[in-house]
Amino acid sequence: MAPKAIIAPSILSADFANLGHDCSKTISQGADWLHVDIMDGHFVPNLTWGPPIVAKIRGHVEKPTEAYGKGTFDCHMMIAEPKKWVKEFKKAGCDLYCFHYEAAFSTAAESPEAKSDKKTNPKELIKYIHDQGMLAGIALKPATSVDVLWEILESEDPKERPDMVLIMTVEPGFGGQKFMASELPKVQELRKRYPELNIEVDGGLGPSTIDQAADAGANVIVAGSAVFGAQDPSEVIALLREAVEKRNGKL
Ligand SMILES: O=C(CO)[C@@H](O)[C@H](O)COP(=O)(O)O
Repeated sequence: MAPKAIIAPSILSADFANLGHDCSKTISQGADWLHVDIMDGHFVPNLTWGPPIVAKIRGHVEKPTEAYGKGTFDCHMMIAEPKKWVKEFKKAGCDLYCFHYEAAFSTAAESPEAKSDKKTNPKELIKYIHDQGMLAGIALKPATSVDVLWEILESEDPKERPDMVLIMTVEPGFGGQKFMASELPKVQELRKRYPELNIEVDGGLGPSTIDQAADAGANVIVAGSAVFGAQDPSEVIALLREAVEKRNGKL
């Protein structure tokens, strides 16, 4: 069965002075999840926020009552040391911890319990995230081949398999960039092999690009400027959802 459409506005385009209000508003306008962009100024050349702000936003958005449910905080960790922050973000109210494949092999200092092994294996990190009670996602930058994922998705231990794959359709770091259609073959290949996998796309998504992404097989749609910059965000959210549902044959 094709996975359901999930619309996750990126709060990078929200009004930072009214973050709590903007986050609860976008959920009431029809969004399923909130895409929370965490940037450390090192893995990407931009800085956003850490656990205290995520915890504050959580106070404005009800926790989902089931896995993948409405109000899920989909934390996109654009950080060099993803393992180090797992517990902190769980405490702050994160539901889905999506780290970058490229960072999982970082040799930077890790959390105390991981100090002995210099490199974090993505499969171990996924298991660690699951053990902390969150869903786990793995993200790929445009330069990374989708082929690195097969071994991870085929892991014998289900706890080592991701709940979602994020294919970046821009270079991570900033909102408002041009959609890279060149990334869609990765989505097509993933969808062909894994009909039920949650496949997220992020960057440059909006009314003019959604059909291509939905046709390729993406079902989790991140959109920042297209949603928060719209005159009627609920209309854009509905349009994004409709494109995915059409592809799923539900319309
Ligand atoms: O992760 C990122 C950028 O690194 C994204 O989540 C962007 O924030 C999406 O913004 P738009 O391209 O939709 O404006």
